[in-house]
Amino acid sequence: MSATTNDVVAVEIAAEQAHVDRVYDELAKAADRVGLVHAEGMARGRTERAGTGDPREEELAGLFERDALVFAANRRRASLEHQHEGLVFGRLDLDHGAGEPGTGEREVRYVGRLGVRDDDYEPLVVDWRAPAAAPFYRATPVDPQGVLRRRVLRCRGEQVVGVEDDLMVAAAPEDLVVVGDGALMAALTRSRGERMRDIVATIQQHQDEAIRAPARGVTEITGGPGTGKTVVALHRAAYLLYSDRRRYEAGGVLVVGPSAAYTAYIERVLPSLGEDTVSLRSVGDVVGGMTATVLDDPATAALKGSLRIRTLLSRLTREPVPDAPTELRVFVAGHPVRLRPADLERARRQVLRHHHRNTSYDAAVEALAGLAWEQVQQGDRAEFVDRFTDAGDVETFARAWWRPVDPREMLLWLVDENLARRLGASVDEARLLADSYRRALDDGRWSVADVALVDDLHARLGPVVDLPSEERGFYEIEELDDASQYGVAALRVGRDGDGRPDGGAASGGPGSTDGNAGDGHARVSRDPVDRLTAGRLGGVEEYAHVLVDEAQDISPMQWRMLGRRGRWASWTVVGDLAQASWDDLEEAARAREEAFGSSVRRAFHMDTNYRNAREIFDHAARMVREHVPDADIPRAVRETGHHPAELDAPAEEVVATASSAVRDLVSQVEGQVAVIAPDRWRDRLTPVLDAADRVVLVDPLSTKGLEYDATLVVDPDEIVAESPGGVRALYVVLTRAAHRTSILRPVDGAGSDGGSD
Ligand SMILES: Nc1ncnc2c1ncn2[C@@H]1O[C@H](COP(=O)(O)OP(=O)(O)OP(=O)(O)O)[C@@H](O)[C@H]1O
Repeated sequence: MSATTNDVVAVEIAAEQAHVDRVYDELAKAADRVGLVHAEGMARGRTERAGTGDPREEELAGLFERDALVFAANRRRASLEHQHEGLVFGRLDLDHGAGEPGTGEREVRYVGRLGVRDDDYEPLVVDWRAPAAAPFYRATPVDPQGVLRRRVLRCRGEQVVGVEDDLMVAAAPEDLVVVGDGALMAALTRSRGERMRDIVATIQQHQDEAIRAPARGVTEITGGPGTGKTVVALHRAAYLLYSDRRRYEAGGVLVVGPSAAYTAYIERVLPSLGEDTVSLRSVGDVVGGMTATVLDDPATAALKGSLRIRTLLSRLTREPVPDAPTELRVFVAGHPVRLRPADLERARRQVLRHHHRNTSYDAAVEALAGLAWEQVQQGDRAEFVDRFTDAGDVETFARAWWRPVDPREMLLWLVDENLARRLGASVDEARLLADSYRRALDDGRWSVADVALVDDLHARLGPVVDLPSEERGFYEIEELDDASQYGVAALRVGRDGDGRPDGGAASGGPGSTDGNAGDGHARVSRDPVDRLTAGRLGGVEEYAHVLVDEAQDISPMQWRMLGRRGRWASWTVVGDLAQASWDDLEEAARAREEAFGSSVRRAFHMDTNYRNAREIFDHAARMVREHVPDADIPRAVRETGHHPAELDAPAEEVVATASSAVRDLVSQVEGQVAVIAPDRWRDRLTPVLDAADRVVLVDPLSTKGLEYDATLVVDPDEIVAESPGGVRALYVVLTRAAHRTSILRPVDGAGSDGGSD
């Protein structure tokens, strides 16, 4: 590429600025038009509301139209606002001739975050996702696709501050100046923000192929750390919404990532690409009504994540509610009926053979009636069954005996170790489950793995339907008042297995605010079960496209949960096995195949690391190669000359050494500095935060999918020891820094003696 003087660059920038100004002028006009539409829509609403009566029919039509206008206007306005910064980022100089490059008909085409046309409907900028923009990403010197020169415009606000060119033909026609050192390197060298940015200006050819791959079936994107898998997958979601808006907007797109920190990190990428209709969820937040962030210890997570737990869950759904009445004695049509525990058990099995538990109340009453008739066998069967099912005390009994059970409540039954044992869990498994639910009850928080278990139970139990409270006739009320004389046992439905009254549980601890309890009011509950079952559990929302990031960490049970949401969906699945924290990869692969069904597959492999300076990545790669010889190792493209700093410190000096290392890093980079430390050290390391506002202190697992300008990794051996993925978790941690990293090792048994709090 030819060298040019500053003057030449200034002339080129000025020329581009003139075009960019035109685009912003058009945009301002478009914003004014949107404002007018919005105002007009609102005005229509006011006319309709004039007067006192209800709107007439034609007015109702007007209101719908108003809503549609205001909706569309708001949307366009939001889109214009989001895309404002750096709206125009690319320019193509094309030659449509078949002969010598530069001799045919020439065209200049600008590429941007949205399409903008002038008053004559001529395109001033084409949307990056439009077919006309594809050569911007696809052209290469080997296959120029009519492109002579590809130019990336760097803008700050509305100002063009630089241009970077790539020439696609051997020699530039005379009138085409070529400047800059390459837009990609410029983008990779700059400081990282708190949020992931889009890469529309510098998408590489192999990335573009994955982004624009056909929508149907399963698109898998693999590659080592920092190879752009996440950012490519998100651009693909934006592309799909653009290319088939009706399908994906109506059906919805679900994006699932490992943690809330991850969703916060990527949430701006999609709106900045023009899309705000995507559900971003962490894997603990997929089921509506539950938000889980707590991670189980590795053994419990393995138990809860494996499909083997389904046998236990299936048996659990057949259990009677712990405080259900155990016997029914009642007079019906003058006949005494007594259903003993064994009879009730028979009825229960019979119903569950054909029905979901929570939707089978009527079937349960019918089964009781059948058993009662077996005892009576006098008169007309149908008449007896009617009298039986209508009897108030039978209803009272049945409502307690067959009450709908919230799957979250059912899961908590496993706090009873004996129950888990009876359902087939080993001694160790029963203890792990009981311990984990005791913890949940104590601190009012579900673990991430529990969400998939609740979803599984929900699918087995059916939705919790509130039974209608029918009005009763006088005679039934009398019967109900006197129910006890017929021996109807334990009508009160308690919430805990011990039969303690509601709200009286000893371990309730301090009350907690449970947010919306379903009636619009925040409630404070002292009952631990209530805290964990507050709010209505959402049903299964299905999506037209499901994008799963960090797929290597999705447990088999979580794949089933996602599969329920993507039964008709196309999928984009992103992952790297060398970063896995899930052990049984084969079982996960089977569950994943089941979730996808028989759709077509296509795979894209990314092998260039764009995140890490080569010195940082090579250090991480050496470490992982030793332990995971088949790891998929990419090539890092950027050198800085700064190797990772390796520091040792005795236990008592770890905090001081860390603080000074962080101060150094803060002085070396402009963006975020993360101190990544295992549990053992984290609490004591808070002084490192004093160095600057842009320093964060995080645990190893929460860094999945994230990146920082610089990192300080504390006690790598302990990270390996405490993490479910062992050395793979350390690999994740060591590949988070873009520009600088320091690694601090406690020495002399540090952390074990002085370590625990
Ligand atoms: N074409 C590109 N132009 C500019 N930056 C890019 C490009 N491709 C990737 N990057 C940058 O590289 C970094 C890593 O990307 P990303 O987080 O998507 O990688 P990943 O493969 O998902 O990583 P990991 O598996 O480690 O989580 C991001 O900062 C991203 O913006």
